[in-house]
Amino acid sequence: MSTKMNSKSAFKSPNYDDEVNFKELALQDPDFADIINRNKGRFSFQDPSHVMQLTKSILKRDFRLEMKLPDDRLCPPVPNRWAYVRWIQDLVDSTSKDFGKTPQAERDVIGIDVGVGASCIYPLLGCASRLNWKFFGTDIDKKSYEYALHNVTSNNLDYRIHLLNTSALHGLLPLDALKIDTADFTMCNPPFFESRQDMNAGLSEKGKNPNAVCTGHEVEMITEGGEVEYVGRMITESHGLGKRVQWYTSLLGKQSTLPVIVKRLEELKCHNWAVGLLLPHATTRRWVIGWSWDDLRPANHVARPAEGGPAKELLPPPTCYSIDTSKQNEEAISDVMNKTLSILPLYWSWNSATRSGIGWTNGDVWSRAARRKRKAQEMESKSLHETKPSTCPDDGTIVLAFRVTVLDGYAEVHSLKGSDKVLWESFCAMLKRQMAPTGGQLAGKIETGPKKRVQVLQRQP
Ligand SMILES: C[S@@+](CC[C@H](N)C(=O)[O-])C[C@H]1O[C@@H](n2cnc3c(N)ncnc32)[C@H](O)[C@@H]1O
Repeated sequence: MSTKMNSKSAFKSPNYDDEVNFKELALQDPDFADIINRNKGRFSFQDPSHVMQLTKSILKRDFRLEMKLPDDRLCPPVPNRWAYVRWIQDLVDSTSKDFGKTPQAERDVIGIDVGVGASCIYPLLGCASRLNWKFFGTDIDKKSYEYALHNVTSNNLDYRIHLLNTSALHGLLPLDALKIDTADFTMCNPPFFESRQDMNAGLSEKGKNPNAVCTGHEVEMITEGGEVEYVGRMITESHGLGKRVQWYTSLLGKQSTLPVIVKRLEELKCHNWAVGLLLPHATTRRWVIGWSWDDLRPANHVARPAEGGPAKELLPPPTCYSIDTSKQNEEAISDVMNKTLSILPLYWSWNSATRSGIGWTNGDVWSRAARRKRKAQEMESKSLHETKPSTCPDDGTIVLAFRVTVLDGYAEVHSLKGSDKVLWESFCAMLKRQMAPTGGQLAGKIETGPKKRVQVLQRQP
């Protein structure tokens, strides 16, 4: 079977929560079996040729990708790189401009990978898993750039991945040099360390776990000021580019970098950011951060790690609230929800089959003050409710967009757009009063666990 990309074949997302089963992989891939057999049936994480074959065999089996790598550049571990791509997919999927109307697999998405490396791993994984994704990639290192070009061509992806052998003069986000106006996201695995000494300390710390062998060259591992400065520069450049890119993201090698980056974003008044923890059960923990100068809000589980997350003050406000409706039946709740939102002068579209709806508004239209004002104006005919545009206007007039879903025992309210925290909380509180009319106050409480990655509105005694 050819391992080249076949545009028609269905892609099944691999799950690397459990460790890779070497026996199974050896049965599936003769090259992997060969390398293990030559070492008395044992795999060695300390042997670069074993680690390289592992990467190649997983890429071939799970993504139908081929890869050629030099001995003196990073050999990317697939589970970690795939976890970052999956996080980006969730980030981009949950913040589409049409609120998910176009099926994600059909959406045209453009990504930029800063520092593709010899492997070009992120663009390859992105294109292998999403047929309508395209990538631009840069690298400052000529050798990595040339290997990356080879890997793109050998997988027949030249028409979807464009590479630039960049220079420091171009900055880290060279949209103009790449000749692109806009992109959906940028991603980056930056050089983590600021000096050789810092790198040796970092690698000897990492050497305590079995995934230790590192074939990275200094250009891949070291940068002036380390990743803090590198990502800091990216934030400064992104501030200038603004909404030309919807999401700017980066992997972080050190947890200590996260507070510095979040502080920098807050200083620049960035209200929309997301923090992810890749492979939370892996021995080497890696963080990802994404920020946007736009106000499309990501799903809660993408923006706030469900388990093992950092201190709460480093996380963005929750984008999902759950209202306990366990005392009432689903049909009655759906009815109240739909009626409540239908009579307000906001855009509202309800799907009774899925018991969910989408709405948006250009301001507070539910508070007592808003109702009084409206009455005085005798329900102006130009209200959004009456015009009912079918797509959310992108002219800055919409200050809150939301999705509501009625489920078994609870209703979920998702913020889809908007940066006004007070307005969002007031909207959730209004819904809560309607769904659970016996009263009570808003008291946010984060609950973890699969179904509870949401902020719960609890009634105060
Ligand atoms: C840690 S490696 C990541 C490689 C690959 N993306 C991966 O995850 O395996 C960092 C890469 O960034 C590249 N790089 C360093 N400075 C850069 C710059 N200013 N612009 C573009 N690439 C740069 C390095 O040459 C290196 O290939």
